[in-house]
Amino acid sequence: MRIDRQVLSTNNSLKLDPRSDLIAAATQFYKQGWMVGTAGNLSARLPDGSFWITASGKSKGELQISDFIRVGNDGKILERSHSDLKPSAETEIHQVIYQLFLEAEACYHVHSIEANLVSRFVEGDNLPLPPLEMLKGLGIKAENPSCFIPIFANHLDVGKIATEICDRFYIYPPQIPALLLRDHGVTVWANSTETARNYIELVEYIFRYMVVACQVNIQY
Ligand SMILES: CSC[C@@H](O)[C@@H](O)C(=O)COP(=O)(O)O
Ligand SMILES: [Zn+2]
Repeated sequence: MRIDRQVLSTNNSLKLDPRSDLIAAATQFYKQGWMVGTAGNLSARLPDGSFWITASGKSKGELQISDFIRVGNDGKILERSHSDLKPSAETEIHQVIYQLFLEAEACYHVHSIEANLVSRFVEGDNLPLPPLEMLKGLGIKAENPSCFIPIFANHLDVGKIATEICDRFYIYPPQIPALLLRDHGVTVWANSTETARNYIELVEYIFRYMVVACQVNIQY
């Protein structure tokens, strides 16, 4: 019997290969203007702890199955379609997220204008979020919640960003599965590719609200 991987990938319990989910998410994010050009990177973890991640420098609006690299949890390349392909320049961030959050099965990073604007709303390293109903979708169940998204500096040395994420989250776990890189973009993680896609949409909605609230002078 021929097994159709594309069909299987629509069912979480039977999923063999998450790359088609990653391509679908990138296509959607590209259309929203959140993965313009080569911006952003997406990954999904496999049961053996390795993860498929977008190869560096690929146009995110037209990814192919061959545009992914399988990386071990130690960062070593395990599988790629061509020796010229390099893993995303931000692979170490995905790696540290998978090491810190054992339930994480997918990690998505996109660049939106709104994420960059709100990352400048505060000078400190925690950005207060408005108490929107949308926060429930990110796991915040309180009424009128006081919720923050952590902000990290955008170093040229991605390893330094990853170390700072590791050091800070080890002591202060974030309230929501998301972080902002100042003037760069947002990263979320979740227990499935579908949930990670929802989380990107929810955080981007919240950032959009914050930008518009600022324009119309609404306090929250
Ligand atoms: C448009 S350049 C953006 C890159 O510097 C980086 O931030 C990014 O998100 C994509 O890098 P990549 O190496 O393709 O995964
Ligand atoms: Zn980036």
